[in-house]
Amino acid sequence: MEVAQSVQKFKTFWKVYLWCLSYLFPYKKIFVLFLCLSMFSSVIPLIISKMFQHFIDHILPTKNLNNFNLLIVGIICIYIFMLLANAKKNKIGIEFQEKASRDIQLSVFKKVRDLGFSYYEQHPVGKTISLFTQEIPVVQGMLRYFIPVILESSCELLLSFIFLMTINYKLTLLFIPCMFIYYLSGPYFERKAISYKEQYSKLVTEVDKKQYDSLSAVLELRVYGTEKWDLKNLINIAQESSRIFSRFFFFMDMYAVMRRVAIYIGVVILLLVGYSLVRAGSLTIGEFVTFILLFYQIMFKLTVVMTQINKQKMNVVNATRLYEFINLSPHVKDPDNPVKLKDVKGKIELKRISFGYNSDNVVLTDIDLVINPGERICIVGSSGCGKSTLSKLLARFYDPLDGVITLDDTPINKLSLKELRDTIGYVFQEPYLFGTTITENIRISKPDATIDEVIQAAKAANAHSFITDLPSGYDTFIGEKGSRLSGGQKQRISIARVFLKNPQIIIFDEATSSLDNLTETKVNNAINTLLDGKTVISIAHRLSTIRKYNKIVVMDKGKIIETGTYENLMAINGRFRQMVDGRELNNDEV
Ligand SMILES: Nc1ncnc2c1ncn2[C@@H]1O[C@H](COP(=O)(O)OP(=O)(O)OP(=O)(O)O)[C@@H](O)[C@H]1O
Repeated sequence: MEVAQSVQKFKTFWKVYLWCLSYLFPYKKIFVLFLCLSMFSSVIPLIISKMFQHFIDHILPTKNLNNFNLLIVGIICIYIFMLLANAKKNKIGIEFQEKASRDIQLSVFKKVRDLGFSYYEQHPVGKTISLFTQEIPVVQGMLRYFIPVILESSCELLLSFIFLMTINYKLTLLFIPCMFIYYLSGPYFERKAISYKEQYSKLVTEVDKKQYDSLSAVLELRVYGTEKWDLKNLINIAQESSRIFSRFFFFMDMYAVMRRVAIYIGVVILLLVGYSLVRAGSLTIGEFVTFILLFYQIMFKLTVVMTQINKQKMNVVNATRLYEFINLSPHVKDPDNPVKLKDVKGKIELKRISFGYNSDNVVLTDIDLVINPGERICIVGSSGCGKSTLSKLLARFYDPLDGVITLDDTPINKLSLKELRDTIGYVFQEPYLFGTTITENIRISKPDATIDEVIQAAKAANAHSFITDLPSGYDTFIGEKGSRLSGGQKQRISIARVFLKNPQIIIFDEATSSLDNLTETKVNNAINTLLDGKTVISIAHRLSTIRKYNKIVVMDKGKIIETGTYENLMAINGRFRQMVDGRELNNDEV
């Protein structure tokens, strides 16, 4: 069982690691150039140490000035070459590292958008934000620092070992016991550090999520006087996360200590063995000095590579989460060969639709409904009966479990999502407003709209007068999520958006619920006159102006139980009549 788990972990590691490397692939040419320059820079210290060896073994004993001068000129030229090569290497290194880390950020951002509505409804926002604050910087760090350092240092090590083997292979083999000492306890500390790092990452995500929730619910917490309780919860998670971080740091530190111990022991052994080889005449003094110089350098590089590899393993923990996120497939997908509709008329048909957010909780059952082009229908029913869910299926925020929805007799899953959503305008009960100006907020439905078009749309939504009363009119900044506006004002901005977009089908999901009766009547009149010829689907809690709809659909427990005009439904004396008679809704609102 443990072996199978280890194999699985190993496979996951490489899968994720190669995925990270794939971000360097578009820049492979400069990456190869970078590696070549790294190799070049790595050879130079070896040449220099060979010169030192020559200096000690041949120039010092003979005191030959010409040879000495030649050596100095040679060293200066080599250093100049090294400086130039390093400058070029650093320049191109930055180029591909920055481009690759920008690419990863963009691909995560694109994924967040592709996943769509169902993802946002099922996952806490704090968790998604944590991808940007935690996981992306780690993977960017891998691309910017770890991967180039490991590759560069590995090249350098390989060349150094070959070089040392040519001087004295016995002394070179001394590196093996030194590394053995390092690895004797290293893996233990490493495993511990990785496990604490995993726990720490999860806790940081929790803290992010909690902070987001606390900020979003600041009003509710104040109203219920539970701010202290909320703060205590946050502090508890934050304290636990810093405790885990200290543990992680301790084990990382122990790991570094073992590295130093291995180097110190190595130096002592090198002196003992090297001295006996010099005495036996199988090693010159110059070679011995070269060895000592390179020993520090190589041991340092070797342990750097190993530490970086271990850090990479820890980083792959974060990268795995990003990898899993990037590989999530959206529940609602674009068709491979979308059908293009000519002149959308706006006929919608639902045939035997069933749907549930999860398989054991069916929200809609056997829904059959035809909405003709230009028809205005109103969906009513008790809270939680599935009205909004039904409207979400029309714009393919979700796909039904069973049945077909057609637009102008074409199944909507055969249309591109863009075309479908260009055809349907949606006004939500709680619209999202951006923390920018009124104009920009209205314009999001048609970014190239002129200011005149924006004003016309605002007038139609009965928003113009309150907008012009604001200090900077249409240029007024409305605060985070439109916090400086009332619920009704926000709804009117949202309605203005849909007027501006002017789609063939419009869905109002309790879009006028925050308006007072007078404003609601005005907005509904605008809907009636401006949306002439458009298909309108309205979900209503209050039954004001309901008589104006061509068809009323009454829902109960996920089913359509009555359909007809206001007069028909009143005449059949069924559920709708009960609602109108005030047993469920206020009669005077009709
Ligand atoms: N994202 C979701 N995930 C899981 N269940 C959901 C989700 N959204 C709604 N539901 C459930 O589906 C059922 C129908 O919800 P829906 O919002 O469609 O009702 P509604 O008729 O529009 O209610 P209301 O009039 O109160 O807005 C409810 O039981 C609700 O809890």
